[in-house]
Amino acid sequence: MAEEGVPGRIVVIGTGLIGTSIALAMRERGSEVLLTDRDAASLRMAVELGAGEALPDAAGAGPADLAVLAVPPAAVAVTLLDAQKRGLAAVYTDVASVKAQPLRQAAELGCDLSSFVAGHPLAGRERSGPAAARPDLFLGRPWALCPTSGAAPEAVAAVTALARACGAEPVVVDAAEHDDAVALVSHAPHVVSAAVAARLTGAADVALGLAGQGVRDVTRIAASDPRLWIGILTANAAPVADVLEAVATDLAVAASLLRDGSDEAATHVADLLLRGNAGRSRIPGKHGGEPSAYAVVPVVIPDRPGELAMIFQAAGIAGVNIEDVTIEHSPGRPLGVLEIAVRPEEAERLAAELRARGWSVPG
Ligand SMILES: NC(=O)C1=CN([C@@H]2O[C@H](COP(=O)(O)OP(=O)(O)OC[C@H]3O[C@@H](n4cnc5c(N)ncnc54)[C@H](O)[C@@H]3O)[C@@H](O)[C@H]2O)C=CC1
Ligand SMILES: O=C(O)C(=O)Cc1ccc(O)cc1
Repeated sequence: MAEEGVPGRIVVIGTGLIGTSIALAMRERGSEVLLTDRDAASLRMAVELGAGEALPDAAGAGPADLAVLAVPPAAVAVTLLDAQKRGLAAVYTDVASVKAQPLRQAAELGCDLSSFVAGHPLAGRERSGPAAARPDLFLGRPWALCPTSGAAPEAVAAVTALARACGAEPVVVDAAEHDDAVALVSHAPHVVSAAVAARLTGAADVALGLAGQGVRDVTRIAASDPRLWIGILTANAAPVADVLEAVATDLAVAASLLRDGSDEAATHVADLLLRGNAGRSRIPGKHGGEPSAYAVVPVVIPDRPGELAMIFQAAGIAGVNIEDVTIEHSPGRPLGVLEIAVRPEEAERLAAELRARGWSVPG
C-alpha cells in the first residue's frame, strides 16, 4: 500500500535514468509501478532492478492515478497524446529538461491539457539508461512544475505529491521562465563543458597525466549522452544561444587581454575572475538554502580496502557531521587526498582526531 498522499498506482513511460529513478523512489513509498519503454532491453533491465512490472497490453485494472512521461523532449507531446488516447491514467506529467516547446506541441496535437502538468526534476547524472538509476536521485532537489492555466487543481496536486514522494521540493514556475532559467544554469553550462572537454581530444599524454580535479569538475557533464542533449539544446535553442553568446564575449575579451600582456590588461582579466567568484557564491547550498561556507579538511589516504570507512568512523567518534566529500586521486600513485567538507567550527576537532589516529592531515 502506498503511503498517505502518495499516488497508489503510477505508469512510467520511458525506463531510462529518470523514469527508472522515479519508479524506484515510488516503489520505496509503496506505490504500484507499471513500466513501459519502446526499447525492450531498457524495460527488461528496469523490471530486473525492481522498479516495477511491465505494463500489460490490455487495459487491466483501469487508469492509473498518474502517468510519468520520462522520454526525450521531442517525444513528450506524441507520447502524451498516445497515453491519453489509451486512457492510461487520470493525470499525466513529464520530466523533460525543456518545457515551452513540448507544451506548445501538446496543444497543437490536441492533447487534454487539463490533466497534464509539465514537470522537470532538477536532478540527474551524466549517465543514461536504467542501470544508472537511483531511488535517492531527487532527494532535496528542486522539481519544477509548469501547470498551464487550464490545468485541473487535482492534477497539480497529484504531480506535486509525486515530486514530494520522490523527496524533491516542488517549485511552480512559468514554462518560458523555466526555460530561460535552465538555459543559464544547466543547458549553456553543458555546452561550455563539452567545448572544454573537446579541447582534450588532441591532448598529449603528458597533459592528460597532469589533469587535476578542476578539469574533471568542469568536464563531468561532458560525458553525457549527445543524442539526449542535442534534443534538449535544440528544443531550448534561443535562450541557450543568448547565454552562450554572453559567455563567448567574456572568453574572447579575456583571450585578447591575455595576448595584450600589460598589467592593465591583467587587471581586467582579474575582473572576470572576481565576477566568477561572485556568481559561484550565489549557487545555493546542498539543500537549496543559502550558499554554504564549509571548511575543507584534507586527508592523505593510502589506496587500500577499508580506509574510507575508518575515516568516516573517526569523524563519527569525534562527533563531526560530514557535509560532503571529494577524492582527489594521484595519477599512478597508490594514494589520494580525501577532502572532507565540515562546518568551520568542527574542522580543527576532526583534523586533530584524524592526526591522533595516524592519518596525515596537511595544514
Ligand atoms: N539525464 C538527466 O540528467 C536528466 C534528464 N531529464 C529529462 O528526462 C527525460 C529522460 O532522460 P533520461 O532518463 O536521462 O534519458 P534515457 O536515455 O536514460 O532514457 C530515455 C528512455 O526513453 C525511452 N524512449 C524514448 N522515446 C520513447 C518513446 N517514444 N516511448 C517510450 N520510450 C521512449 C528510451 O528508450 C529510453 O529508455 C528527458 O526528457 C530529459 O530531458 C530531466 C532531468 C535530468
Ligand atoms: O549531472 C548533473 O549534475 C546535472 O545537472 C544533470 C541534469 C541534466 C539535465 C537536467 O535537465 C537536469 C539535471
